[in-house]
Amino acid sequence: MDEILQKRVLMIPAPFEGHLPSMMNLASFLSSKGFAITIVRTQYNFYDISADFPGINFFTIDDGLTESDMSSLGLLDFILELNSLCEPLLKEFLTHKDDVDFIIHDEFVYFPRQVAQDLNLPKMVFSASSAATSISRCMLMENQDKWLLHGEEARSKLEELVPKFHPFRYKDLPVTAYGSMERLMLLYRNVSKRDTSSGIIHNSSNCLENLFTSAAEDTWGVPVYLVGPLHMTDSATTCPSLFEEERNCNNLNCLRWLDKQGKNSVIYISMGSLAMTQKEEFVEMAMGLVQSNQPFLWVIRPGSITGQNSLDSLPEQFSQTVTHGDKAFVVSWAPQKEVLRHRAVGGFWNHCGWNSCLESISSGVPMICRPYSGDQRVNTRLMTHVWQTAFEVEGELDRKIVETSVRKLMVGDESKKMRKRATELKKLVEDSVSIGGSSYGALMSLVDSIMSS
Ligand SMILES: O=c1ccn([C@@H]2O[C@H](COP(=O)(O)OP(=O)(O)O[C@H]3O[C@H](CO)[C@@H](O)[C@H](O)[C@H]3O)[C@@H](O)[C@H]2O)c(=O)[nH]1
Repeated sequence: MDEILQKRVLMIPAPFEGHLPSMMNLASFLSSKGFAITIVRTQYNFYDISADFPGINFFTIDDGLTESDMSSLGLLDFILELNSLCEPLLKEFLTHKDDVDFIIHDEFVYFPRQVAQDLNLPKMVFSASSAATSISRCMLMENQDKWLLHGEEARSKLEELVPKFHPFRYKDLPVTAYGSMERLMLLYRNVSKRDTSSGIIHNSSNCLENLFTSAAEDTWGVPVYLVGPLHMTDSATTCPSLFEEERNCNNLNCLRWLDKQGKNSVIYISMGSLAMTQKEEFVEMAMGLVQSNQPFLWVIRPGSITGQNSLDSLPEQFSQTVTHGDKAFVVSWAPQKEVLRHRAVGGFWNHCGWNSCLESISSGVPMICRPYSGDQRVNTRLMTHVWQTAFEVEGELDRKIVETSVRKLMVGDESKKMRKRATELKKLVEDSVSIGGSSYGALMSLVDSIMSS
């Protein structure tokens, strides 16, 4: 048997929509290089994806957590609980399995860290997010006192730039909408312990954030591999959605609707798999989109509007536009990567989840950023002030702001400039995943590093 086939890598993704697909893309790549891959999944959010990944083994940890635990605990405490429950279960599994050579785990499922250490197994951390985000968590931990201030003092402090972390302001650091600062700090302390890993892998590219790559290497003193965007690698396989509802709603008709629209004319609106929208903002958004007179494709995820379960209470003018016009299409979940690649899509309104940012960049589509929680603030600053392919809409939304923002993104001089930069960035990212590019090189170095561990 070829020596490379003997290297067995255990990979542990976080059970969330924004995390599993990128790790599965990495798994497909490593599998294509001859590594024997076993994916350890949690029972929580489990859906059998094995048919889409022939040649990869799967094992499920029976964590016993359910959707109602997630609702009652909230996302932060849920992640902390998941890690506590899974650590002994993984240890038990690995005690009976003596053929693992290497572990790669998502940064938010840090439970394998201690297990690997106890069993003397080398390990690496996988981040489905940017290197800048990793550093921003450390900055937030060092500066959490800024969030104890009140009123005007707090407002002006948070506007200041963070020293040695250009171009981020304190308010761009990744605070959360899902729990208290105290619990967030506990989670970030766990997520940020990385110096015992033999490397950190980011689904990002050096052409996007080379400055932050070296800063991350300095912070943790281990190699940092920017291997993305992983969905663009040759071996990437589309990973089915984790949610049944979303799998069933995968509305291909929206692509047919897009076929009928003019080039770069449609604004696509989606807020990822977790972000919530207040009902009042939702109504203003709906009316602003109608008033912008720009064709739009809007993902309204079931359960994503606080205090509302159906679209019935939306103003009549909106329902008329969606039901009878050619101007609008509403879906519960869209084939986002295909949508963004469609020639009709000229702009993207998004919460700045990292996958959505990478997908917009790799499609050359400029964005409006409306961050909701965590790293989305960091990503927004990168999009607006580093790559300059987007602008942010801050503060309370009303229909006029929505209307003018949509028009700013889709038509006019500013729009042309952003689209030009987005097209240039797309080319850089494409080059980075091609043979000879930085992400391609990082993947090859990663292979060498696992081989020699
Ligand atoms: O209708 C839709 C909407 C979304 N998506 C996909 O769902 C993923 C969403 O990921 P992302 O844009 O990163 O958003 P979240 O689901 O919010 O992701 C979580 O995980 C990310 C990676 O760590 C973080 O950057 C986010 O802040 C965090 O909320 C993307 O691949 C989209 O293509 C679809 O396929 N169809």
